[in-house]
Amino acid sequence: MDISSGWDLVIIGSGPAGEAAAMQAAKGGLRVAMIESQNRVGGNCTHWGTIPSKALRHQVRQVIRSQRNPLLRGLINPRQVQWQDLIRRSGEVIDSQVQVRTDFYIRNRVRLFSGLGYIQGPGEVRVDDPVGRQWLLRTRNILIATGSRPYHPADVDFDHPRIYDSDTILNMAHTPRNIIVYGAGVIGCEYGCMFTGLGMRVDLVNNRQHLLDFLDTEISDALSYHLRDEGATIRHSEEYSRIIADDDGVTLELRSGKRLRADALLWCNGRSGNTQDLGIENLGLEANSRGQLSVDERYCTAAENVYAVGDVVGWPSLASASYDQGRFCAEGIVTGGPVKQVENVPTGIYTIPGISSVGQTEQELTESKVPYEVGQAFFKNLARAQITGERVGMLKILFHRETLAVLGIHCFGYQAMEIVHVGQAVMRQPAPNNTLHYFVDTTFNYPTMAEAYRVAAINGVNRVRR
Ligand SMILES: Cc1cc2nc3c(=O)[nH]c(=O)nc-3n(C[C@H](O)[C@H](O)[C@H](O)COP(=O)(O)OP(=O)(O)OC[C@H]3O[C@@H](n4cnc5c(N)ncnc54)[C@H](O)[C@@H]3O)c2cc1C
Ligand SMILES: NC(=O)c1ccc[n+]([C@@H]2O[C@H](COP(=O)([O-])OP(=O)(O)OC[C@H]3O[C@@H](n4cnc5c(N)ncnc54)[C@H](O)[C@@H]3O)[C@@H](O)[C@H]2O)c1
Repeated sequence: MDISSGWDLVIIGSGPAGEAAAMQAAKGGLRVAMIESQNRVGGNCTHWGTIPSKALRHQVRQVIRSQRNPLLRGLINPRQVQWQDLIRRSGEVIDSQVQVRTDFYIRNRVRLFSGLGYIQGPGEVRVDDPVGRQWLLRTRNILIATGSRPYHPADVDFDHPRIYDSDTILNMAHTPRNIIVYGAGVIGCEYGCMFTGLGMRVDLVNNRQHLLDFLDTEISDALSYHLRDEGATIRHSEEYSRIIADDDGVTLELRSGKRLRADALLWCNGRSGNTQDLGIENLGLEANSRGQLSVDERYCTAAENVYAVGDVVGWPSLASASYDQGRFCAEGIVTGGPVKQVENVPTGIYTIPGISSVGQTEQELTESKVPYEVGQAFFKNLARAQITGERVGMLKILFHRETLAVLGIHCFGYQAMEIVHVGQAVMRQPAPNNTLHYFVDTTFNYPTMAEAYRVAAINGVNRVRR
C-alpha cells in the first residue's frame, strides 16, 4: 500500500458538493485530494441524475414543440421516437460536462484518486482502485460528499429487465408503449411528463394525497390537470403490495386491490444516502435509516474534523444546494470563521411545463395568519407566450397587504425555472427594497416572459386598492 501524507482535506465523492468544496479549498490554499469511485468526475448528478434527465427533457420538449408547429407536425411522430436515440444526445452533454469538470481539477491542482474511498480511522482514508492498488491518504480533514442512490426495497426485483429505477432507465433498450411510474415525487413527475410527451400511456402512482404537496396548492393542481390532459392516469394514496415482472411486462398489485399492467415500470420512490461500506463506524458515526448523516451548522459530523455535504446529509438534496453547501463548508475549513447557511432554496421542477417557486406558499401564509394578497399573470395573455406558442402557465406573486413586501413567487409554465430568479432577487432585498413596487416601476424588455412580473404586480396592486 502506498502512503500519501500531508493532505489538508480529503474529499470522497466528486458530485456538485464535493467538487465545489474541492475548488473552494484549493483556492484557499489547502492541499486537497479527491477520491471518486466512478471512472469519471461529476458525480451521480452528471452521470445518472440532473444532467441526463434534463438533457432528455430538452429532447422530449423538442418533439412536443414540433407537434405544435404546423410546419414540422407531419415530420415527427412522437410514438416513433426511440428512447435510446434520446439517451444518445444526453451522452453528448455528459461528455462535455465531464471535460469541463475534469479541467477544474487540473487547473486548481486538486489530485484525483480513482477508486473506492474507505475511512480507516481519524485522519486516514484508504483508496482501493479498480486494478487492485491501494493508497492510504493521511489528512487533517475529511469531507464526505458521497451523494445518494435510488432506494431499493428488498421485495422489488431491480435486476429484472422491465423494472427500472432513475439510474437504469437511462439504459432502457426498448421504447415502451405504456409504463407505470411508481412514486410521484419530483423524479416521478418529471419522468411521467417525458413519457406522456412521447405518447406513452402513463400510470402515475402516488403514495400521498396530492402531487408534490410541498408546492402551492394551485400550482400542484395545475400540474395534475396538465398531466391528465396529456394522457396520464394519476392514482393517489396508493401503495404497492406486489410487483410481478415477466418477459412481456410488469403487473403492479396495489393494496387497494387494483391491478395495473404495463410494458415497464419505473420505480422512483425515494433515495438513500451513500454511507454503506464507507467506514463511518471507524469514526464512531452512525447514519439514519435512510443512510444520511447529521451535521452541525459548520457541516461537521459528530466526529472532529469530519464534514459532510450534499445528498448524504438529506434535505434539500438538490444539485443547486449541494454546490453551495460544498463551497460554504470548505470556506469554513479554510478560514475557521462563521459558515454561511444554505437557505431560501428555490424549487425548480422540470416537469413539462416546468414549476418553480421560492418563499412561502398560500397555505403557509394562511396558517401563520399573515395578511397577504396575490398578484397573478396568465401566460396565455403575454405576447412572448403567444409568439412561442407556450400559453400554458401562470406567475403568482404573494405579498404582504400592508408593506407590499414579496413573500412568495410561484410559477408554472414555460421558462418558470428562469423566471423565478427575478422575483427571488427582489425578495432577498432587506426592507424597504423588497417591494412589489419594483415590478411596477421598472421597465422590463418586451416581449419577454419576465413581463409577467409587471402584469402580476399591477394585478396585485389593484387588488389592495379595491
Ligand atoms: C433523476 C434525478 C434528477 C435530478 N434533477 C435535479 C435537478 O433538476 N436540479 C437539482 O438541483 N437537483 C436534481 N437532482 C438531485 C441532484 O442530482 C443531487 O442533489 C446531487 O447530485 C447531489 O450531489 P452530491 O454532490 O451530494 O452527490 P452525487 O451527485 O450523488 O455524487 C456523489 C459521488 O460520490 C461518489 N462516491 C460515493 N461513494 C463513494 C466512495 N466510497 N468512494 C468514492 N466515491 C464515492 C459517487 O460515485 C458519486 O460520483 C436530481 C436527482 C435525480 C436522481
Ligand atoms: N428538479 C429537481 O429539483 C429534482 C429532480 C429530480 C430529483 N430531485 C431530487 O431527487 C429526490 C426525489 O426522489 P423521489 O422523487 O424518488 O422521491 P421523494 O424524495 O419524493 O420520496 C418519495 C417517497 O419515498 C419515501 N422515501 C424516500 N427515501 C426513502 C428511503 N431511503 N427509504 C424509504 N422510503 C423512502 C418518501 O418518504 C416518500 O414517501 C429528491 O431528493 C429531490 O430533491 C430533484
